[in-house]
Amino acid sequence: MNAAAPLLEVRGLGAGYGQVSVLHDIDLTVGTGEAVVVLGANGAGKTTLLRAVSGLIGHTGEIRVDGQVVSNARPDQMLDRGLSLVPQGRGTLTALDVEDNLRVGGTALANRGEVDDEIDRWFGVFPRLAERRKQVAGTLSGGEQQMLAIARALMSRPRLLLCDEISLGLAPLIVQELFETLRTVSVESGTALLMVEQNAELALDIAARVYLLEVGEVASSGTAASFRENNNIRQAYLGY
Ligand SMILES: Nc1ncnc2c1ncn2[C@@H]1O[C@H](COP(=O)(O)OP(=O)(O)OP(=O)(O)O)[C@@H](O)[C@H]1O
Repeated sequence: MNAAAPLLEVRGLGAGYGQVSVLHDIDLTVGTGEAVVVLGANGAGKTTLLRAVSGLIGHTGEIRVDGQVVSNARPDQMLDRGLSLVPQGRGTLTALDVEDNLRVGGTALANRGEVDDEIDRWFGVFPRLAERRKQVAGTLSGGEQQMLAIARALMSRPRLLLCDEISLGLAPLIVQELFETLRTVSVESGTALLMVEQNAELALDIAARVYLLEVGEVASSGTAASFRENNNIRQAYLGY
């Protein structure tokens, strides 16, 4: 591990689907424990970026973790490096109960005792899940399923949690609760966040830095504060 290197460093990344090229020459970094958000219109390539970084699709260019090149690694290899994805659409195992979903998330942990401790930890953070530990995930509310997807991704004790539009389709109060929980988890356990979000207002509250994607390219990047002060960005993404 190179202590001076960022946790995640993406250089000149390109990705797409078959003949369709979606991302072009993306440069992006996430420091240890840092919260970074990627904003962009529908179809800008935000999900594709998280898929490429987490190893779900191939890419050109370079991805480094702790300074080491891990380009085109598999998802399990990225997980071993400490990167864990909360996919868009919640991504719970709908036929399994809450507890078993968490168990699956903890398969990389050393033994059952550790898994049980970790489950207790996340039940403490998400009491609503604890109350429903034997409920089948498919019958949870949308907000509860999103909590479960986040808790499941956190079971592997990631150093970087990649979150794909966790606010999608959820009531504002639930979204606020989820963001506050994520902020607390990130600060208390030093987990870095790379979040793709449509809800720019909440995302800018939690993030230190922002990347703006437009048609598959980084159109601008900077601190969350500088984005709030930029009139064009404020009007386009915050609506005022
Ligand atoms: N499996 C796929 N096969 C072909 N094209 C795809 C596939 N998935 C996404 N795309 C295309 O890639 C482009 C970027 O999609 P992506 O989902 O990354 O955008 P996004 O910024 O996350 O959008 P949204 O905010 O609407 O979720 C879109 O034009 C989309 O149609």
